[in-house]
Amino acid sequence: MSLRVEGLCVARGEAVVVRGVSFSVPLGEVTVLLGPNGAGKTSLLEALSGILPIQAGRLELCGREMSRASRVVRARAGLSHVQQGRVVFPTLSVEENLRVGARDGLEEAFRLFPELEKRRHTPAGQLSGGEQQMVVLARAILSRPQVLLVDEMSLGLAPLVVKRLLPVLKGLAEGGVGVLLVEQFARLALSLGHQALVMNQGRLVYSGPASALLRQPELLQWAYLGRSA
Ligand SMILES: Nc1ncnc2c1ncn2[C@@H]1O[C@H](COP(=O)(O)OP(=O)(O)OP(=O)(O)O)[C@@H](O)[C@H]1O
Repeated sequence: MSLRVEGLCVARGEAVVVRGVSFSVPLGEVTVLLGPNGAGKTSLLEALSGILPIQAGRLELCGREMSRASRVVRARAGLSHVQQGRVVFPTLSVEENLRVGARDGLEEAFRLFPELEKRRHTPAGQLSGGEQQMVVLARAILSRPQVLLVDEMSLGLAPLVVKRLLPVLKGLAEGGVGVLLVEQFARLALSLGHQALVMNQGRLVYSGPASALLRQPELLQWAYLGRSA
């Protein structure tokens, strides 16, 4: 069971920004997606969750064709997307934020993030960036996804906070969720990922074990800087 993508093409206006990409995200694993700025990672994730239309190619979620399905249908089928930007409802408390879209599971959220329990009545707008990201992640987890797409959740966060948050995604995968993770802390992400994908200029240029990419620093450098290894 997995999310499967075949020959996916995505455009922004006139420009084709994802060009014939094929891969799968198995349930129970973390798949790390790397690539330099503008490689098309965010556009790909947005096309998977239905924010951007799929121009060509096929998307399947656990055997179900989803290429033309609306965002809501994909979400109901178990596709959840943590977008860049840590969107919380700033005037609502932590608890109220978590209850948006999830009737139960508060205790589970607080078990994953005890930091939030202490602040359950605090308006989310008063939390630190790391705590806000915990709220966003917990909300996504409480939606009980089969596949979770996570786009650069560490933007603007201290490395220590990122080290606290990323293992939660690994734990989620161990519980059976497929995680597709776009992350600028590449080494940290690769160290807990199973499979790695590298995009460059809209194309998939590497697909293989995360551990192999960790052992090939030239390839990792290329992934980030767009330089030939
Ligand atoms: N809102 C937008 N409108 C038009 N073009 C966009 C928009 N967002 C991104 N692009 C362009 O689409 C291409 C792919 O960008 P995308 O953000 O998907 O890449 P990325 O790999 O996620 O990069 P980054 O790491 O900088 O977020 C780039 O050429 C970018 O300039």
